[in-house]
Amino acid sequence: MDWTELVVETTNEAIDAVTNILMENEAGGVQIDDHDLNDVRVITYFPANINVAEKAPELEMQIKGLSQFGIDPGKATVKLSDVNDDSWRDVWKKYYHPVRITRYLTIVPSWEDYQPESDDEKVIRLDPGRAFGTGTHPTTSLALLALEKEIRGNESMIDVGTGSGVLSIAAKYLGAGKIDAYDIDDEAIKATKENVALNPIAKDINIGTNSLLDGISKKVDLIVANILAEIIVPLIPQAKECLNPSGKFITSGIINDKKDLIVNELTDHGFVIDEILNQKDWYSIIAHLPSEGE
Ligand SMILES: C[S@@+](CC[C@H](N)C(=O)[O-])C[C@H]1O[C@@H](n2cnc3c(N)ncnc32)[C@H](O)[C@@H]1O
Repeated sequence: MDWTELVVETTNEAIDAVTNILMENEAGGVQIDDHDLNDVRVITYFPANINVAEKAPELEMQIKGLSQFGIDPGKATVKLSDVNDDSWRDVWKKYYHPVRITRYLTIVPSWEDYQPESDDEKVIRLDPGRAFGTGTHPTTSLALLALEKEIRGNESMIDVGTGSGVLSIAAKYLGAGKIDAYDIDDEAIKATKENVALNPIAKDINIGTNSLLDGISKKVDLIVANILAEIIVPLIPQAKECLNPSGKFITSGIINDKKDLIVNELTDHGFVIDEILNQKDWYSIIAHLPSEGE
């Protein structure tokens, strides 16, 4: 399969905002090549069936428009080139290396050798393929940190928008019980299945195509969703229906100017905010449904 590589030349301060624009335009994951503060390249890949050439001028305009929000986008050029599957993988391998995300969790690309530094370190083997979720994006690492804080052992969990499956697999390493992992995108389902096979501890995760929690009636102890804020809004009332009393709802993927919106939506639906985690321009919110009498 052929791919279109899209490279944005920008600045260090614009990395998160540019990533956000690309994600809103169906990019999967991004790689960052930052030799210099003002000479940064944000790289992503689109499958050949997406007409990126048509999108590119609009993307360039949005990136140039970041200056209106006080963010210097630098050159803000968008360049496209065609790559085949093998060179996609080679480029990807150049940028993606083992990374210790939290105290206990390290993510290691499936093709790299890695020895954990201590017995406590849980090593997640991952080949994200075209799905989002290398673990290195702030939205994923915040969600991983939140899972590490909340999982005590045996919790049932639903992962909404599983991407590469990274959050569900990490949750199994942290001791979670039964997990359902859903995504709307077939590439994500394929990647999650492959990544579960790389991490036998996660073999009982139930993986399925689903939009948000549409049609799901079971109740669980924990729901995690790393999705854009606009998509979290309709998920909130659904999460309320699918959580056990005292159940926890972890949301991530919230860019700074959407944080208040999500906090307000959560509290309007009866959630209590436990903690707000922040990395760069991104937020993750841990909330719970109060039990009777709380
Ligand atoms: C930002 S990625 C997160 C991936 C991974 N969970 C992580 O934390 O790295 C968001 C994922 O949500 C999926 N998604 C977007 N809209 C969705 C929807 N309505 N229902 C289910 N999944 C959705 C996308 O396909 C993508 O895989």
